[in-house]
Amino acid sequence: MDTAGRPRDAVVVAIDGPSGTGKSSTSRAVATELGLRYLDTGAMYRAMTWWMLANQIDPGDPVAVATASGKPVLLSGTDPLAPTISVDGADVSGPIRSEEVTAAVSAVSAVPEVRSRLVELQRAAVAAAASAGGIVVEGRDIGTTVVPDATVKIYLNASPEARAARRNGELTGARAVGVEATREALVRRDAADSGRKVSPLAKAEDAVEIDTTDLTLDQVIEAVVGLVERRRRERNLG
Ligand SMILES: Nc1ncnc2c1ncn2[C@@H]1O[C@H](COP(=O)(O)OP(=O)(O)O)[C@@H](O)[C@H]1O
Ligand SMILES: Nc1ccn([C@@H]2O[C@H](COP(=O)(O)OP(=O)(O)O)[C@@H](O)[C@H]2O)c(=O)n1
Repeated sequence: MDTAGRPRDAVVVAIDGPSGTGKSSTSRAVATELGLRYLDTGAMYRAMTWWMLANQIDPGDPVAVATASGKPVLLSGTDPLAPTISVDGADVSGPIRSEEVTAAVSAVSAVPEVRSRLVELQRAAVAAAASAGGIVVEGRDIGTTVVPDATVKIYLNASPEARAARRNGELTGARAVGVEATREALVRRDAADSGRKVSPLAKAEDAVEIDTTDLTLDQVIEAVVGLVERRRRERNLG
């Protein structure tokens, strides 16, 4: 056991950064390659936001959001090949990606009661994965708040233009709003996530920053896997 009570060979990889830097793609691939579990904490904040909207709770009313935040039952499946998220037993993996949820999620995730509830669930998932070798956890505050003693901490970054181009490439049909509108929405969400009082988006002091603007996804995955393997070797020697 280590000082956090996890088996000594368990690995926790924390991957933080703003939208469109490659957190989800990188985290899933790294977890698959290294045989680890995978947790998308952004999906949990989105699921909480989806539930608020579905229950006519105004995301802009922090008191109403705080009061209701204990009600929905959230469950995250941590298989990197098929991650799942459900609320009150219903699969919400599609609806949590809607424009309505994306526009409201920063307000909901700034409410301290929402964060304390979800951080507790996230730490439970980390603890449960420890006996299965460990986990890759992605979000905004993993290295700073959720798992400050993570084995490896990564902060992914990229230019707003590259991030907007990537995100815009994913939108089709009526959802395709154009790169400029996508960039503006991303920058607005970054500002809200970085500016909130409770565990804002931030690079942990001991995180390794990777700028993915000019890297392929494979190069980013290789860099992260390399860092985890190096850390494992150092730990075995230490
Ligand atoms: N290094 C990269 N180069 C080009 N496209 C990338 C890169 N990393 C991720 N992508 C693409 O950008 C989009 C957003 O990636 P994603 O992993 O969802 O980012 P995040 O989780 O940080 O929002 C996806 O379509 C993904 O395939
Ligand atoms: N650990 C986390 C993860 C997400 N979030 C919030 O959840 C939102 C959605 O996260 P996400 O990872 O799904 O966002 P994308 O970058 O994938 O669009 C973020 O904009 C944050 O407001 C957070 O506050 N803390």
